[in-house]
Amino acid sequence: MSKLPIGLTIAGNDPTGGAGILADMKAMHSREVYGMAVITSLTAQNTLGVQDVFNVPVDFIDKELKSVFDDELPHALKTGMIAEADMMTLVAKYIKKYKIPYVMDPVMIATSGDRLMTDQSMNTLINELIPLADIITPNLHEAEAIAGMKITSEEDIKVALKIMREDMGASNVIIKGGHLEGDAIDYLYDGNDIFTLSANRIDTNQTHGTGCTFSAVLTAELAKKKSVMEAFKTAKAYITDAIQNSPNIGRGNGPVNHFSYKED
Ligand SMILES: Nc1ncnc2c1ncn2[C@@H]1O[C@H](COP(=O)(O)OP(=O)(O)OP(=O)(O)O)[C@@H](O)[C@H]1O
Ligand SMILES: Cc1ncc(CO)c(N)n1
Repeated sequence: MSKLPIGLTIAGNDPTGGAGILADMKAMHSREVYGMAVITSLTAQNTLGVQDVFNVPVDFIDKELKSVFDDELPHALKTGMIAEADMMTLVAKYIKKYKIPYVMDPVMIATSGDRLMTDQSMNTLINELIPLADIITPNLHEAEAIAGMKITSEEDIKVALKIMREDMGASNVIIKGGHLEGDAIDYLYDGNDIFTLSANRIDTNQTHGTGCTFSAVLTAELAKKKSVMEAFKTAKAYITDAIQNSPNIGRGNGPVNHFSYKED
């Protein structure tokens, strides 16, 4: 029996460590959660963009998942980049079987604008993964693609939140306002209320992997048995601090800082 909370990420690798499983590991480690990672795709990527993608064959992802689950059950898991529909179906099978708190980050496009999920996978993401999720964390563009509507106002955000919970079956939905104008406001809908957390927008391009980091902190907090609301507050405080103190690595959209966040 593990003496530490364990978080599992099922996601892609960014060799420069700003996004994907490496960002997830850094965030979980910093939140004092033991991290495990099942890799779905290798990307050749840096702060300037994605140069290439190699998808791990589905039968090998199956072996990775089996190795993890046959040995020790994680206390919470997240998914990030899952490029193709058959990978999603496989992952859904494990989540259904083991019923572990699940955070789904619907990664579709990198900060650089490069595509990380095929268009044909959208129906599978909606039908097979979203209904299993305790929290889904779309950014504005992902929320538009999933809910099938344009989002230009707070009213639109509220409609999209409700579509993703009431119609699609996610238990909690967080729409991240990182790509809106003005303050960085995130919206959580838990079926009863809509809660918002706001931070001053930091004027920077050092936002590579912010979404991965945010959902990894949520996962770490759920692994520690924190409530969704507590996890939301911690993830927001962590990412704001991590962007503010970004280490200025690389020549493009640089990564965030996983050393600087200290709890009050
Ligand atoms: N410039 C900023 N200043 C303050 N907070 C920000 C900024 N950009 C993003 N955030 C916050 O970072 C978190 C991640 O949001 P974002 O919308 O950037 O996710 P994402 O687009 O999925 O990330 P990624 O770039 O990894 O794909 C949210 O809490 C958001 O409000
Ligand atoms: C591997 C990977 N996952 C997620 C993202 C989204 O930031 C990215 N750029 N790369």
